[in-house]
Amino acid sequence: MLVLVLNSGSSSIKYQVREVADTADTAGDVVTSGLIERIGEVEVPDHQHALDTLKDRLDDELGGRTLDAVGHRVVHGGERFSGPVRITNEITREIERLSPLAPLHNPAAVLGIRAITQTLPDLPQVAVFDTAFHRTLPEYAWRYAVPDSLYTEHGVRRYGFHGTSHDLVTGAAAAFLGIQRSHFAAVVAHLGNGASVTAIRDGVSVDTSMGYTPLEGLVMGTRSGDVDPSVITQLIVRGKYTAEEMDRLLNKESGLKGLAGQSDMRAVDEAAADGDRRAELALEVASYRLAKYIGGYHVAVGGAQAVVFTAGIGENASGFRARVVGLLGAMGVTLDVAANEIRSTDARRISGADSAIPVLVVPTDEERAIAEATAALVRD
Ligand SMILES: Nc1ncnc2c1ncn2[C@@H]1O[C@H](COP(=O)(O)OP(=O)(O)O)[C@@H](O)[C@H]1O
Ligand SMILES: CC(=O)OP(=O)(O)O
Ligand SMILES: [Mg+2]
Repeated sequence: MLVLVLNSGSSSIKYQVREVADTADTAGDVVTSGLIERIGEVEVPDHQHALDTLKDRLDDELGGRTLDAVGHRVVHGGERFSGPVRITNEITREIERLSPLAPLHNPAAVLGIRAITQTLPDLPQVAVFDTAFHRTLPEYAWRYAVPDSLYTEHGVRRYGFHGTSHDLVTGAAAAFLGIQRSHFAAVVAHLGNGASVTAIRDGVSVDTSMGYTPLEGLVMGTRSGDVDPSVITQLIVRGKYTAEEMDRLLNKESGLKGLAGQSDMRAVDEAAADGDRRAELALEVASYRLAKYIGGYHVAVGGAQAVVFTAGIGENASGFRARVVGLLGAMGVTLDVAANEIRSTDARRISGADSAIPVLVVPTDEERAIAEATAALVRD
């Protein structure tokens, strides 16, 4: 079955066309894939423009083959969705209604869905939600300690994101270690432009660092992660910023970018190696924050059987991994310095032989997971 996967972000659309095999164990061929970046800048002024470009590219790259289905990555699914769903107009409106809770992601997904509906109205479309995997969080982990009405009237609670990736990587890590997934406890760190860490017990998510929106938790490329909410209210009350400016500041101007002036880990890494103090501090803040979460989640899962790194930074930034693992000494974790430097696209162990808990690098593949979920739903 030929499936187009769309991963719509605030400033980019990643796409992949995959031939999904009928048996689950084979990856299936990637027919074509690509990235349309810098949406909002001169050459690609808006998402509509990006989608037109995508259509032209696909017409070229598919060479006359026709698609059987489209799978969309939808970041926010609220409380309603605990798995992938076939998209209808009503589902699209629900995704749109959740846009304020994922302002960088959901509006772009809705545009993508509508663009496909317009050009190929009969093509089955499926939404795969980042939030779905975290529907197993116990209430004490998803509640904020605020008045009940904020939850009952406004849906204020912790939802969690990157679930498709955390789910896939959890399964792969358990398989790598030869542990039955339903008995697997782990801490999984998905470190990309957005970053989150998830506590896994009995193979399911029991806590995660992102909350009501994908802003909470770790230090990210341009997002602050955890801050005292008073920072926001104080600066607004004192008239220094409007609410909109504050939102932008914390989502787009903070994180590595705020501390080091650059959002890309490669650039920050290089600057730190060249002696740039701000870049060094950014790496210290980010690794320290992550190490604290890993320690906390080790407790949350009753003793993790693995610490797992994934996504762009987790899979590639060996220096950053070394900083984090270096802070986990109290957990009895050690690093195999040479293994940590090996470049590979396979799952691998980077902890020392004497480490109390194995530390793994496990590549993620959100597009594959979305394609397979889409095919499974459309086949039924
Ligand atoms: N070789 C590398 N060394 C260090 N960081 C890397 C490397 N390759 C990618 N990254 C970092 O990975 C991040 C992007 O991760 P990715 O998972 O692709 O993000 P997203 O899917 O959220 O856009 C960037 O910060 C980038 O600098
Ligand atoms: C939810 C989220 O933060 O996604 P991304 O990392 O793709 O921005
Ligand atoms: Mg990502």
